[in-house]
Parts: sequence; C-alpha cells; structure tokens
Amino acid sequence: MRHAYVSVEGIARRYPGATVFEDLWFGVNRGEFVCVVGHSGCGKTTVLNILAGLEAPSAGEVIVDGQAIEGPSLDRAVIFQGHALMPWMTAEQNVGFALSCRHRGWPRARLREAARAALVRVGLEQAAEKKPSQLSGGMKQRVGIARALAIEPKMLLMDEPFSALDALTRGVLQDEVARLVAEADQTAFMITHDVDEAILLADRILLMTNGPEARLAEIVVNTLPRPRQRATLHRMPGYHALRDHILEFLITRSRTLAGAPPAGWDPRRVPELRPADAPAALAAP
Ligand SMILES: Nc1ncnc2c1ncn2[C@@H]1O[C@H](COP(=O)(O)OP(=O)(O)OP(=O)(O)O)[C@@H](O)[C@H]1O
Repeated sequence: MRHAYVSVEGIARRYPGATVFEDLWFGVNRGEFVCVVGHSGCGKTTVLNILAGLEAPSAGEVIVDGQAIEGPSLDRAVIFQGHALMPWMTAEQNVGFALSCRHRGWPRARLREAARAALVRVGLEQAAEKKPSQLSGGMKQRVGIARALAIEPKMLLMDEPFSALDALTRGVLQDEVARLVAEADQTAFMITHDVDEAILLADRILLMTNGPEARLAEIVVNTLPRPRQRATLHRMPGYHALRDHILEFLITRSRTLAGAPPAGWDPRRVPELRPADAPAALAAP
C-alpha cells in the first residue's frame, strides 16, 4: 500500500450527525483499473470527489504519485454520468480547450491536430465539427472520454459514465474504454452499479458495505485474463464464480456486514479475495 501510485490513507467524510464513511484505506497501482461497487448512499461518489480534489475529506489524505491532493488538477480527469461538454463548442473545440489548459504554450494548429487525433481514437473523426446538441448521448460521452484521455492524466476518474446510455451503446463504450485504457496504460478508478462492467474493466473491485458508516469490506481481485470482451466474458473460466461472489455481497453481505466492524478488523488490511481462481483450484489434483 505504501508504494501504491494512488494511496488513500484513512479518509473519512462526516456531516453533523452523520458519518458517511470512516478510516478508508486503499491503494491503486500505476496502470491499474479499480472499480468500486456498493449500494446507493455508501459514499462512492464522495470518495471519487475526494480523489478528484473536488471535496476535502473530514480526515485522512490521498497521495497521488507522491503528492497529497489539495484540489482539482488536470492530473486527475473526471468523466461524469452527464458529459459536461461546453454546448457552444464543437467536439474538436471541447477537446482542444482541455488540451490548451494542459499545454499552455501549444500553438493552435498543434492543439487542433491533437484534438483530432483524440477524436479519431474514439471513432468520432466525422463528428469533429459538430456541437454537443447535434450528437447522440453515446457520441457526447465519447467526446468526454476523448477529452479526458487527451490530457494524459495521472488518473482517470469515472462516476457511472455509461449509466445514462442505452444497453447497446453502453456495451460498445465499455469495450472501447477497456481498449483505450489498456492502450494508454491508464490508471483508472470507476464507480459502477453494473457487475459485468466491473468484471470487464477492473483489475480489482472494491466492495463497500451499506452506509451510514460504510466500510470497504473486501477487495476482489479480478484474475480473468486480458484482453476481455463483453461478448465472450461469460464463457471465461472463473467468470461465474466471480460474478456470484460480487452479487452475493451486494444482495446479502453488504447489509449483514454493515455497521460496527468485527473484532480485530484492520481497515488498512482489507481482505483480498480471488473468487475467479476457485474453479482452477477445484480442478487441481
Ligand atoms: N450535506 C449532507 N449532510 C448529510 N449527509 C449528506 C450530505 N451530503 C451527502 N450526504 C450523504 O452522504 C452519503 C454518500 O453520498 P454519495 O453520493 O457519495 O453516495 P453514493 O454511494 O455515490 O450513492 P449513489 O450510488 O446513489 O450515487 C449519502 O448517504 C448522503 O445522504
């Protein structure tokens, strides 16, 4: 944990009369994709906002690449559920604007070229001159993804980025994010309610108990090999064991484990489990 690229060290969020979570510890390694899963209200968005520097924790701190977070930064790009594009700018200008904030000295031609290249990577070269109102929800979210990746952040933060999209578009974008994040070796942290999305994308999945006073109860290591694809995910050995484990947590243990921690609980040493390895272990002689 001490050597993690992103180190979340004992953060808490308290409101008068209500503690959302307390003493939360976890790390994210460089190039790792971490998803957080938990029921509504356990504090997932609060954790993401703290990682983004949009909110300060009531206690504890977050270290990214050796530096404590003190506010928002282009080093940590956020993709929200709504795409948050500037409506008066074209797709290319939206990406170009972010790039101009990152690279203050770049001439206009270089910004345009880099913005185009970012849009090509998400398959939007035809839509570069369109404004957000002329784009579908999926295309707008793609611009958001292009914009976030173009600035090459130290960490990509995603708060249910696909939840407002139809199932087909969501699936296509999940596969694309998997590809783009792998190509860029991007460190990523994502909130999702979709268990298959977490299994497709994550190296590790953080399971949080129900709030108030939510806890990080377990870390599930996703040992399914990469590359993974949505269409074939369910046929990978270990997939069902992994999925059942997470669903069982959401249905039962997120509730039964909520509240006071068990005796001897150490929030710095949350158990890491590898449920997808179980079939291999059973098959061993
Ligand atoms: N001003 C406030 N006073 C008291 N409690 C608050 C305040 N603002 C937020 N909360 C509580 O903080 C908790 C965490 O909210 P957060 O949005 O982080 O949860 P979440 O897990 O992301 O939920 P969802 O999945 O619904 O987005 C909620 O239970 C909410 O009621």
